[in-house]
Amino acid sequence: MPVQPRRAALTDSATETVRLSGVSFGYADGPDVLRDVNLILPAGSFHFLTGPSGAGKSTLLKLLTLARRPTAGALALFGEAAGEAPRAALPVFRRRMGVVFQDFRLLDHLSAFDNVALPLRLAGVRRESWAEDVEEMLDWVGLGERMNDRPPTLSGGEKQRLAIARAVVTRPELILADEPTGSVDAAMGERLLKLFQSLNRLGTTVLIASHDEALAAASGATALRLEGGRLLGGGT
Ligand SMILES: Nc1ncnc2c1ncn2[C@@H]1O[C@H](COP(=O)(O)OP(=O)(O)OP(=O)(O)O)[C@@H](O)[C@H]1O
Repeated sequence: MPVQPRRAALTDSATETVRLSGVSFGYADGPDVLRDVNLILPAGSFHFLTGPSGAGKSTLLKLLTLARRPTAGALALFGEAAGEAPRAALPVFRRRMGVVFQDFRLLDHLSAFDNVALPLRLAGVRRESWAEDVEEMLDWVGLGERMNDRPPTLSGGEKQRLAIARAVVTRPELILADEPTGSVDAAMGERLLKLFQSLNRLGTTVLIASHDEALAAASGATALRLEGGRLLGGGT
């Protein structure tokens, strides 16, 4: 397992990584797709977010990545108000999270290695201190032999694994993953779950949105369920 703690993931000021209080959200002039959601993710917790297609799982993750803002209610991240934070403050929150997007969002002109290295480069970390980590992370997701290849030459499942390696390589305090095993087979899904579990054991808060009820059950994580924009079970 290549993941070692880079720094303590928990701070005294943030025993709750996520707190949503009465959060609702609707796109443009449409109806609310999230309704009065109350949710606390304690620091170091591991949750699966399940629910039928269209229930609002991706939308909830978009609020947590600050890509969208609640239309009602309050959102706090790492113990700080985030829902109405000025645009200039958003990178500070985002640097503390690793996000696996449903559509991967890889950079096609960069190699697999450089895609994974990008968040470390952007954080200004010297290459000597991370080059080996990047290789180990690529090995862990089964892409050690593909590190010089670019995303357009990878299969859907390989792209997904690359997106996961990029999201976790900085050992963020919070991992948000949208269907991170949707394009891989069951054995790889279990391997990726182990990676998230290992990071969680080191203190990282993990939230995985997934249709895969079997994987959610096998994970031993707390299950949250969204239906029609309402959170059932596990919320507060
Ligand atoms: N950009 C958008 N503009 C308008 N409506 C949207 C937009 N994105 C999602 N929706 C709507 O919001 C609702 C929730 O969608 P969301 O993608 O959050 O569901 P989901 O639970 O993630 O679904 P899936 O499991 O299929 O990915 C759906 O009714 C969807 O049509």
